[in-house]
Amino acid sequence: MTNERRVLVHPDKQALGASVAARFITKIIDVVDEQGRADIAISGGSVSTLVLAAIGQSQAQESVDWSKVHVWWVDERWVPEGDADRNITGTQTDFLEHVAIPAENVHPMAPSDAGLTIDEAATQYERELHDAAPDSADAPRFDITLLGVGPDGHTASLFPEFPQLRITDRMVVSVDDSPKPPAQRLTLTYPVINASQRVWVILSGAEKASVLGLALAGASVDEVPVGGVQGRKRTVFFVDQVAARDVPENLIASTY
Ligand SMILES: O=C(O)[C@H](O)[C@@H](O)[C@H](O)[C@H](O)COP(=O)(O)O
Repeated sequence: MTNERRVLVHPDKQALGASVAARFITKIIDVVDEQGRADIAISGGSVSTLVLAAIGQSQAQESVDWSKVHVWWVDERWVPEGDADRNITGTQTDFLEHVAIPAENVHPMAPSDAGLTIDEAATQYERELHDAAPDSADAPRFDITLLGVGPDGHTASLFPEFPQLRITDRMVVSVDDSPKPPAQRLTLTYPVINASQRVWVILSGAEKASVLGLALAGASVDEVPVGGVQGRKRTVFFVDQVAARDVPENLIASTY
């Protein structure tokens, strides 16, 4: 099996969410069986409201040994604990309240009211990643990383033409002028994202069709940051039909 990027097309975003949820549950059960542990990294936005919510509501999730699953964040907004703009706030409601993941397995990035500067918070998360890494690695090789994509082609909090795109000697960095509010954020960098075994990119809506087409056609990472993500084993784009408008036919692995 090659690590070619694959695009799986679904009729609409509800079907997209249900399909990713079913695949996620199956894969996580296999990973826990094989490794005794699974590390996942999640994004905010529709990844949480569509996919994680579908997992939380699925009966099949009861077959997962969640005590062996660790949850990390791909990015987080620099706002106080409990703020509606924090990615974990929505994910708590969508997902964490519905699955039996022990609190010690949930690894949020620090909120802005924890007494740290944003850069201290970035360093703290790097330390937590490092402490959880297998022997030779710097960070957990996430078994599945769930990414969203903005209409400008950003993913995580890696934005077009931003300096964070070029950082390779840090695992977590701050963003101070995000074009997508809130302005201040923490984000994983490409080296950590691309150390993931599987990168699953979730996007729906016609407003994302052009950046998806550009990313898959090889546009520069500066122009379309989501084009810079690559799992070690798998890179799959899960999209709905309208977002697939500009996808090269040869990359479409399956339509519903
Ligand atoms: O913190 C964030 O804002 C997200 O992590 C961000 O990268 C998101 O995934 C994209 O903006 C897509 O968001 P939607 O899927 O909601 O369009």
